[in-house]
Amino acid sequence: MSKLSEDDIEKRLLQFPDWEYYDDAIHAEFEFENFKDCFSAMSRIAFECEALNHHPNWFNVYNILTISLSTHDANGVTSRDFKLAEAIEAIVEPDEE
Ligand SMILES: C[C@H](O)[C@H](O)[C@H]1CNC2=NC(N)=NC(=O)C2=N1
Repeated sequence: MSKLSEDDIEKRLLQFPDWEYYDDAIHAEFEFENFKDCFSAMSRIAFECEALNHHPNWFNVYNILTISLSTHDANGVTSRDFKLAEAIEAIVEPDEE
């Protein structure tokens, strides 16, 4: 899977307003009502990760979830990261397209 160019990443990010690109990865932060809702989303995301065989660097404090996605082999961002970001969005923002 080849690394996407910065231009390509920025173009794709127009569809992902929660996400930004820096340090060779795409990053987002989500806030939930409480820890239970946050951890529930993390559990659902974990199943998607297993299905896609692609896994986030993530960090949780109480109701905040911070996620970074990159593709290790490519040393940067590939379409696999956007596929997982799309699955994550469907879980955390189910009402948005
Ligand atoms: C062998 C296996 O395909 C790789 O280690 C997968 C697993 N999950 C992964 N997750 C992420 N975020 N990037 C990867 O490059 C990656 N590689």
